[in-house]
Amino acid sequence: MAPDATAAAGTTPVLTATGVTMRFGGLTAVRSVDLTVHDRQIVGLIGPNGAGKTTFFNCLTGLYTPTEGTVIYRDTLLPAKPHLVTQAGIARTFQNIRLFPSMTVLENVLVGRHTRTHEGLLSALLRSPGFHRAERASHQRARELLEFTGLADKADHLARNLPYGEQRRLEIARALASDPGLLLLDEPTAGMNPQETRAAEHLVLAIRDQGIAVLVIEHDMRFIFNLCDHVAVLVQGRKLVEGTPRTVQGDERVIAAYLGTPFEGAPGQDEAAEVEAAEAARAAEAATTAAALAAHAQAEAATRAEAVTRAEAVTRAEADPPTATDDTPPHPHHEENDPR
Ligand SMILES: Nc1ncnc2c1ncn2[C@@H]1O[C@H](COP(=O)(O)OP(=O)(O)OP(=O)(O)O)[C@@H](O)[C@H]1O
Repeated sequence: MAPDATAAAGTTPVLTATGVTMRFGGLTAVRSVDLTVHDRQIVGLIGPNGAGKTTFFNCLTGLYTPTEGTVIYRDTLLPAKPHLVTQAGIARTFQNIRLFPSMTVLENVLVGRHTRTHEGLLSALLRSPGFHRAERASHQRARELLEFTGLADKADHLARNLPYGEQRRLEIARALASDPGLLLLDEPTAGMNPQETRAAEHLVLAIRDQGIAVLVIEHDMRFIFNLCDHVAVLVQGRKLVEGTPRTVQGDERVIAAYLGTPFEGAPGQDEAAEVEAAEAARAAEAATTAAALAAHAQAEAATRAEAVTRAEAVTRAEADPPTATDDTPPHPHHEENDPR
């Protein structure tokens, strides 16, 4: 069943990124990117390797301070401080799984809960009633999330002993523990088998159904086009196209970007055009040669067939000489011997 993501998307912006630019020395990894995510929306961020997708995520979540631009979550201008971004309501997972491998599954989720517990160090040291209440609430929420992500029966397992697909789920459970309004997923299906990928799709839809907006980087186009109601394409740090999956899928520039053909105005386009023209000329030459060879072979075959036909006719004539009929003129020898 193809899930229908558009049915649930809202119209209130939860994330508004404006003019986000990130430079590393001479390299501009992200160039003036604008992106809006609305509530209950699943937005896909796609683009070839090195396009700047993860760098953009890092700018949104405070890991990097953008060289230029602003990031607003609901009405809050976000500072470049990851814990403040999480507190504001944005959670994320990473391209490379970042769990605490020697902690249990439950403990990993509890770690993700810490931004939502307000009991201070003193309360913890004194083991105050408030601390115990908060701890019980955290455990309850963590177990709910394990149930939600299908990991309830693994609560006491060490994270490192989980199969790969479940480790990815655990990362999501831990991110959800901070009660986000927006979840950023960086390649959630990387390394998964098709079955795990389908399960991840359903999990993302279930997250959206909980009222959480999702911004997802993913290379699996089936995942993107099945789930997202909006897709933005980054190429060489710039936003090339955005729109519905259908719009993006049909855009020639997107196809060209993935095939490695430069889009209009891309750096090095002239050189690429020259190479392309030379390749086209070579291909045309090869096609002409192939056509000439085919014509030659055809002519030879025709000659051979004609020779065979002629040889057969000669053989037939020798084996079966023609007999005289009424129409056959009389043989001169017969005339000479005519008794009349
Ligand atoms: N900390 C950094 N210092 C210098 N350059 C960086 C840094 N982080 C990323 N880059 C460069 O920025 C560019 C964009 O990288 P980024 O990882 O954001 O791309 P991506 O679209 O996420 O790629 P992929 O799909 O392969 O994960 C690349 O050229 C990369 O080498």
